[in-house]
Amino acid sequence: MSFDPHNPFGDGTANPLTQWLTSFMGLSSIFAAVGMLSSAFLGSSIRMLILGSIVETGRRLFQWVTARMRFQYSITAQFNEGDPAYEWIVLFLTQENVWRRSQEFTVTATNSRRKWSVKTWLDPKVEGNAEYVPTYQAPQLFRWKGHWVEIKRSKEGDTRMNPFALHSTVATIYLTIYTLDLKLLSALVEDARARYVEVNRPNVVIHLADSPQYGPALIWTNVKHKVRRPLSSVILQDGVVDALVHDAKEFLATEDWYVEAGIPHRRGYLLYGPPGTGKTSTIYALAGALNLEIYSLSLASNFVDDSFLQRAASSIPRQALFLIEDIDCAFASREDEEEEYLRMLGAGRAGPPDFDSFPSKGKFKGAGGGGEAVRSQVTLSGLLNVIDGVGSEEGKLFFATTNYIDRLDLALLRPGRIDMKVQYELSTRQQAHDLFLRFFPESRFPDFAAASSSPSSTAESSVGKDDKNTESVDSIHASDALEKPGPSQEKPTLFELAATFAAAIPPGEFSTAELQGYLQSHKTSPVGAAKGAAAWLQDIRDERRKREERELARKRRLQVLREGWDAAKTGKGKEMGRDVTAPIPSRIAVDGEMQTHK
Ligand SMILES: Nc1ncnc2c1ncn2[C@@H]1O[C@H](COP(=O)(O)OP(=O)(O)OP(=O)(O)O)[C@@H](O)[C@H]1O
Repeated sequence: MSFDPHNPFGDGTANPLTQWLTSFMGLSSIFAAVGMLSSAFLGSSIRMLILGSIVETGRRLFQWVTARMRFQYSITAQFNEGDPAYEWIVLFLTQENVWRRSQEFTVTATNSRRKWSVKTWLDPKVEGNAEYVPTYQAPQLFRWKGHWVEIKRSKEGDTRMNPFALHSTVATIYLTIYTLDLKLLSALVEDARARYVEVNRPNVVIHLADSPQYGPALIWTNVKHKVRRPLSSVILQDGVVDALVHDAKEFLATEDWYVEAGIPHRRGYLLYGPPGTGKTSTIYALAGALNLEIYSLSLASNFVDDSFLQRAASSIPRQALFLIEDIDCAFASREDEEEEYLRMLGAGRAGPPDFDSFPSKGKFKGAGGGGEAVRSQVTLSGLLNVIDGVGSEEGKLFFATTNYIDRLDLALLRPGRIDMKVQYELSTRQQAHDLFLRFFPESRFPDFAAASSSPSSTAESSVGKDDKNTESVDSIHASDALEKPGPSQEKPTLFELAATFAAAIPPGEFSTAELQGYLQSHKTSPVGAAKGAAAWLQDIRDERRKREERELARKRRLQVLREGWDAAKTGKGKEMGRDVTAPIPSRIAVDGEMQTHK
């Protein structure tokens, strides 16, 4: 008989003790197994832990060593957006194709000439309509002249400079060269600058301060590239452009003389005259000829105040051209002051005026509706400080333009601030003639065979020179040129057509821009342009007469308003200081229309 230890009673049923023992022994074996397992797991965990610690320590050690190495064997430079050097380095990196492995892009359709977008289209001859600008956040490594260079770009909210402008951003490029030789950094920067100059050789670079940015590096962020315009394309009276170029060149070449004489190396030019006569065009062409970049701002912008102007001027690099357009905005005329105050009255935003105590400048800026005289927040002393300060850095040409020289304070016009004044006038016949020939060159219109004489000699012979009021066109009359063919040709020559056109344009009545606008509308037909000039002239005169009538009516209404308030001031008026005997306009609209209430 065998003894079954699990069934000592032999009845085939396990007693509770046995069951308990059995289950206890089962559990304990499970525990034992688990224990064995867990001790194995613990052991391997500890091993893993130790291994991990060693790896982590090694990693940190490696980082520490590389950081020390990097610190000791590398040079890092920072380039901030808004600084000219930032543009150089951007172009350099694009040419080096550093960002080719980028995987994140900002796609933009703005016509930025900043060529650091990546070519994503297959056909290299096809220019895409959008720019694919990598976000550039990941560091990129590349070789330059046998050295490793690392580049990283950040773009963060620039709360350092302006805690209130949450959306203001400034991009920074960090460039690290793995070398001990500091000269390599300057060599790289010079390389970048030389490439920038080369790429922009056909262009004039214009930096605009046209948004209310904060911080010195953020002012000139809008950069435009205009195709360089030859000086000869600006048609002025003889000698004007040459005199300007000569003066500016001499100034730039004589820095030593200025230093020795203790005179600030600066030169100020004022170009003044009616709109559309070529002031800005002259400056752009001049900057191109002298290889200078333009830094241009308008005092009319509502965010330009003394402090902005100061920061803008002081962040212009040396050897640059600083341009202030419409400088008269800082000098409001008394007429404008009165007019604007009257607008405020019309809108019910002011009490009775005291015309005798008008402030000297733009106190009422922005108070009226749209269309009020543009007035600057810049003060005269702020402006003079900046112009004087321009001389504290070498080689700056300062240019200002205005349509109203009489509004400018004499303090601004004194030599030392404005050294050369150039007057622009409405087009002479000679200018009209030359403009015509520029629009219709022989190369584009070979059918109109040219006369053998040179353009200038022909122009001079057919149109009286310099005497804009007595110019005669004896040699050719409009109908002559158009109806009688030339001696040996079927068609009139371009010079004959130019003379016909010039003969139809009364001197001193149209700006060159107006003539250009007219010629553009006939750009494929020199005969049409010459023929249609007289009719166009009549249309423009009619239009101007109507405009003058509207302006006169507007001035009359303002005069009535003023007289009403004057009467109220001297005690004739009744309640609320208003002279109720005269109708007082409640609102004067921009176009001169007004509603009155009685
Ligand atoms: N003398 C000129 N020669 C050639 N083009 C001219 C001349 N004057 C004006 N233009 C043309 O007219 C347009 C406006 O010219 P520009 O801006 O230089 O005039 P402006 O005198 O500066 O005017 P504003 O006083 O309104 O600023 C340009 O397209 C320019 O090419």
